[in-house]
Amino acid sequence: MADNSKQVHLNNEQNQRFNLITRSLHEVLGADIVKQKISTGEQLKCYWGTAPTGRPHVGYFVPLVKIADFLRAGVEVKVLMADIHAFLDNLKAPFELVQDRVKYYTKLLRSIFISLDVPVDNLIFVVGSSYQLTPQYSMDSYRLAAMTTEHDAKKAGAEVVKQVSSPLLSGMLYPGLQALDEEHLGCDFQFGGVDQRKIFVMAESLLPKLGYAKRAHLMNAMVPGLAGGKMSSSDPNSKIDFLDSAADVKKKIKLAFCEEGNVQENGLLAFLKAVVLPIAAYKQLIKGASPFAAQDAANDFLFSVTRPERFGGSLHYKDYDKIEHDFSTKALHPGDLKKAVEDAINTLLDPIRKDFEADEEFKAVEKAAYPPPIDPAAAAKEAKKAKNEAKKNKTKASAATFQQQSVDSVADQVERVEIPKQ
Ligand SMILES: N[C@@H](Cc1ccc(O)cc1)C(=O)O
Repeated sequence: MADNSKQVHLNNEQNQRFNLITRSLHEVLGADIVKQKISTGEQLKCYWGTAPTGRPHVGYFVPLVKIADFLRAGVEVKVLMADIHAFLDNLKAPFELVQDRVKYYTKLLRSIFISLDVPVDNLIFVVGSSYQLTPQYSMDSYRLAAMTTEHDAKKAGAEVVKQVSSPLLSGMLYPGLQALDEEHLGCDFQFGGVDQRKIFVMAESLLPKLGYAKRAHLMNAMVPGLAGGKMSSSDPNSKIDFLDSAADVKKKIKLAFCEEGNVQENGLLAFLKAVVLPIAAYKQLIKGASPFAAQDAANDFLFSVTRPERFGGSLHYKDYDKIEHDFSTKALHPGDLKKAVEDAINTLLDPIRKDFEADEEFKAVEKAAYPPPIDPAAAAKEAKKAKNEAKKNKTKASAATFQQQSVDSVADQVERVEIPKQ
């Protein structure tokens, strides 16, 4: 994309920092803003926001691995828990429930960062409502409302805000308020998925109109679901939850579309490329070995597919391209790929599951954030059981009361219960 700002020259070391910050991204808008900050040696600051609505799935690994790069490059990273945004997005959840989800997201994200060996002490967690209710923020939101047309607001939110037949005003405020967050969180760039692009573009034109600096925007690609094609929130089998058991993972991987030789529509390959290999490279860098490669090969390779000798023996990989190549030439069979990805996902999830199991607060927070859905049939069964239980207890209690009385009178009671009415 054309950038009109003047060229900034960086020395070697500064260039390396810039490359680490921007590598493996889908798109960068306003690269010169980042370069400028690097060249002056000032502290570079960014933020990544998430609206705590549905349960996070393993696709969240993508932005989190990138955040590891930012931290290594010495960028200050804020993680925004956008609670008010979660509420504004068609009331995906009532505000009280969103508060429980903020707690769950915070616990979970910390646990994931720790599992990735990303130093959590260098991250700043911010809850949106902690600053979005101040007079200054409120006045800014009125100012932006006075300079944003309905058309532009709808367009900006089209890929992020849930699209409904009677759009609410709240959903139209959402993109502008996300733009405002850049100013109020004091960042140099905002990081997010490429699905945020329209909001980012709006922010670039809106902030200068409000008298604030235009920020840069760094975007990661979206990962498709395991089912292949677009990630579908309505299909739970296309998504793996961070707390899914090994059996759940097995089931979902088994169901994943993975056609021999087809590398175009393959959620497993996409996941390897966007999540497993970057994490493998990061771990190899800081720990000296990849957790996804066979033990005797982990220092040199990032990923292994274990196969018996009679099927050609194990395969070891240093990069994604070779995996894709082997799959396309059918040297790597879907069954073997599935097993290797299943193992990799379990390796990724194990420390998080353990953390969850060992932490009572984490469990309570999860339950409050995602109470089990009320199934009318199950609820009726439950109520009937409770009623019977109460009846039994009542009979027991009555029996206890009557125990001083004659055996006859107790027998009477039982008889009355047992004889059906004509
Ligand atoms: N729009 C982001 C959440 C978000 C909200 C506010 C922000 O300032 C930043 C990000 C999402 O889709 O999850």
